[in-house]
Amino acid sequence: MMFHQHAKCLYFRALEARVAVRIGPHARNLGVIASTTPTSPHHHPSYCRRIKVTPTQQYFSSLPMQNFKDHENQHDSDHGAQASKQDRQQLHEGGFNRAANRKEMTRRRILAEELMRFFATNDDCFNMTLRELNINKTWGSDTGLSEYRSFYLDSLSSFGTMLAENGDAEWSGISAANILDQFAGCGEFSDNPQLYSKIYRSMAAMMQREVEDRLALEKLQKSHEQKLQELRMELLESESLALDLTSEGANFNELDMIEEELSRSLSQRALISESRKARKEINKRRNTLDKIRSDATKLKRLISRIESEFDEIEWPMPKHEFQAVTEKLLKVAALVAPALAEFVTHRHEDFDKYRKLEMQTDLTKPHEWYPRARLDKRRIIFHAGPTNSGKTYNALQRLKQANNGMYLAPLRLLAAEIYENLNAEGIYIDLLTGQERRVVPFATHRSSTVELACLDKDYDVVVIDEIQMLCDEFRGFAWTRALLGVRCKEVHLCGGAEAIEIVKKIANMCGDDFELHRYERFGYV
Ligand SMILES: Nc1ncnc2c1ncn2[C@@H]1O[C@H](COP(=O)(O)OP(=O)(O)OP(=O)(O)O)[C@@H](O)[C@H]1O
Repeated sequence: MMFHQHAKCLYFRALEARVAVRIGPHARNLGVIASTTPTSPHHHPSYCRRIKVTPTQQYFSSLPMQNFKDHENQHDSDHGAQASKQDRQQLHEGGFNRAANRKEMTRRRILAEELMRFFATNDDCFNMTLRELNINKTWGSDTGLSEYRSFYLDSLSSFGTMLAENGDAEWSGISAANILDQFAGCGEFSDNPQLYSKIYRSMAAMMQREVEDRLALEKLQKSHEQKLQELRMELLESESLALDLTSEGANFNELDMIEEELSRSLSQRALISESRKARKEINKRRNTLDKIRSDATKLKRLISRIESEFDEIEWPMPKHEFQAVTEKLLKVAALVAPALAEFVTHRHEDFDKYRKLEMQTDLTKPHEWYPRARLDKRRIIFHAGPTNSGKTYNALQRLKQANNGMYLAPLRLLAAEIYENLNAEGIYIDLLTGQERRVVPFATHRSSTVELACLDKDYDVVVIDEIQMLCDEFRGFAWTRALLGVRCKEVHLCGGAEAIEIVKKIANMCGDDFELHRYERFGYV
């Protein structure tokens, strides 16, 4: 029995020790603040099982040890009590400030979102941003902007978030928060931005539709007027009878009388048939006139119906308010556009690549293809005239006098001929064609086919023969390239007079001077 009791005692002690060992490190987490001496009767397993963690205990146990101690110490002293009150006050104020900040952030986010919606739907905003990106094109009238537009639209949402979250950031000299405030002041946006914005946008859409409808109406009016005019002309151009249209009734009476008279007195069949013809013609004209009149009344009715429809429209907001708000919004947009343009380029890595590609593949500005040739103002001398009139002869005289120069021929045989002639005259000239290349040591000149024109060297005089070939379907590019790209102070062009205008235009675009020398064909002796 004694042994049994002793064993039981040992068992309990062992259990207590195990519980204490297990609880020890986690005592604070479990809310066990009391001492955990293994010998304490409170650490009996059945007692431990009964331990329940209250919320207060949970709170304290979750505090870091140091804070917890500080907290206790503060409670111990009067000073501590005072500090705790201040803390609570600060905590309260902090919470209030946080709530106010949250409210302000929400307001800014909504305003920024609505401002970006305006950017997404208003073409002027897009055009403004394009101008900031140095793209001088307009959405609606220029083509090739859809890629830019997708970059732009894709950036709006993130840009709006940035605008809302970086209130202190400076955009075009004023803060983002200030811009949003200005946006709120454009109309009734500050009260309920989402609702007012919705009304404004529906008004914008309706106004847009009205503009389109009015344009369609104008088009309709014009087409009808044209149709009426055509009918009138048809009527006037009818040559069978020279009757006055305004008094066709009187003519009818006259004809009746003539017909009666004729049938009574003369009975001449020929004359009767003449008068019948006349009557037929008059009927035809009367029908045409009726058609014109009915068309005119139909058109008037249609126009008045459409006009009345315009008057009956119920606008979501007064037109003058819409216009005033739009003006203000565009002013705010002008403040945002530079930052947005910068954001678009940063957000889309491909933006610059696309812009470069677009510029390089833009074939609408040929004068920009050869920037080196644009550095100097060239003198373009056009020798225009029929074949065998001495155009090339005169141009070559100038080439021979030059310190260095290039002759561009339409055919390799012609290039070879100039090569031989000039070398024979003591002017050292190379030959370069698709078939052969003859290099003369210390040559100052070069004779080649036009496709092999050299554009990376400066010349004093260049002669381009048969310039009218620039309109050729297959080889024209070679003349265009040579004309635009040769780096030379004096360019002589020989060719037919039909190319004068196009060459003059190209010279103007390139900023070159243009001179025209006309030639007549040599007469037979
Ligand atoms: N002032 C001149 N003195 C001597 N020969 C000349 C003179 N003008 C032209 N010729 C000769 O007349 C011929 C035709 O002249 P050129 O080749 O210059 O005419 P073109 O108008 O250029 O003809 P194409 O349009 O066929 O090239 C050439 O053989 C050229 O040497």
